[in-house]
Amino acid sequence: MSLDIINQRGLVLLGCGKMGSAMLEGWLARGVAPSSVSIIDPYPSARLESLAEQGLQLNAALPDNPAICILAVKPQMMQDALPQISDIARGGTIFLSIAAGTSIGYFESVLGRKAAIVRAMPNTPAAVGRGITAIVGNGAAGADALDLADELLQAVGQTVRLQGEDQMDAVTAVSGSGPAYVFHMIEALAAAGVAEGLPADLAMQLAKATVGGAGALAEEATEMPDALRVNVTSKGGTTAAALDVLMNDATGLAPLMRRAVKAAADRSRELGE
Ligand SMILES: NC(=O)c1ccc[n+]([C@@H]2O[C@H](COP(=O)([O-])OP(=O)(O)OC[C@H]3O[C@@H](n4cnc5c(N)ncnc54)[C@H](OP(=O)(O)O)[C@@H]3O)[C@@H](O)[C@H]2O)c1
Ligand code: PRO
Repeated sequence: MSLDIINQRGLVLLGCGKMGSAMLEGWLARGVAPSSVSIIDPYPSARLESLAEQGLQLNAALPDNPAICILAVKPQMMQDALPQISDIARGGTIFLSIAAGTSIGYFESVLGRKAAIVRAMPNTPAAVGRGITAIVGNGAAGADALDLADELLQAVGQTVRLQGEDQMDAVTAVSGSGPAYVFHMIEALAAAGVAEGLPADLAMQLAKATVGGAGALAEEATEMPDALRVNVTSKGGTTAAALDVLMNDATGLAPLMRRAVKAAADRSRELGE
């Protein structure tokens, strides 16, 4: 399936902040015409103002029956924001939510059970085409609806389909929030380099390239990460000394990551209550 249907019927984006704009750039790069995009956002960015000069509809009347309507406001803002798209046809439009925690049941209660609703969890590497998005649909979202949502999200990276919505809290905690954990690891690695005597800019360059390079190797190599780790680790060498600290059963990274991911998943569940 191509994205032609978006250019024919239109795409509505409710909320165009960090995640909405990251995805928008991917769609425009994949051939979605600015004139087929309608955005509702109270304080549009300079980039959106400039796209409006190329035909993008900004806080203007919405198409009656757009191909897809993406719900990309904060979960806490959803209730106030949804009335702005209430005139959109329920039969023909796919509603795609990227909001953390907010359940398909909630959207069905507002939009009706006949509305095709797809719930997705993307992540910010979408801004450079390297995101990963998990999706799951409601009963009214048939194969065509899921395929269109999937294709749209593939414009900004990989996609995976979930077996059930109950996986979404864990997905949110791993890949939705995950980029922040990795950015913090870069910060921590650079700070540790400074503590060992490196200038801050050099330590940051080393940390960013190391995490970026290791991430690319982990994705491209045929070996699993545990084998790649062993490849770095000389017996009795420097890496082994560091891994003794990082792989400590009680105080190492694994129990810490377990606690962090649990906190995120618990918060996702709370947002859905
Ligand atoms: N950021 C991520 O890494 C990420 C990843 C996956 C999913 N998500 C989900 O994506 C959604 C958006 O997150 P975000 O990080 O992009 O947040 P964000 O940067 O705050 O974007 C939300 C946008 O919606 C606008 N907005 C607020 N009230 C509105 C209304 N009534 N009608 C229309 N637009 C309104 C906001 O404008 P103002 O800024 O002026 O209030 C902002 O531009 C959230 O539900 C989040 O759970 C985020
Ligand atoms: N950002 C959103 C949050 O922090 C959802 C996943 C990433 O709630």
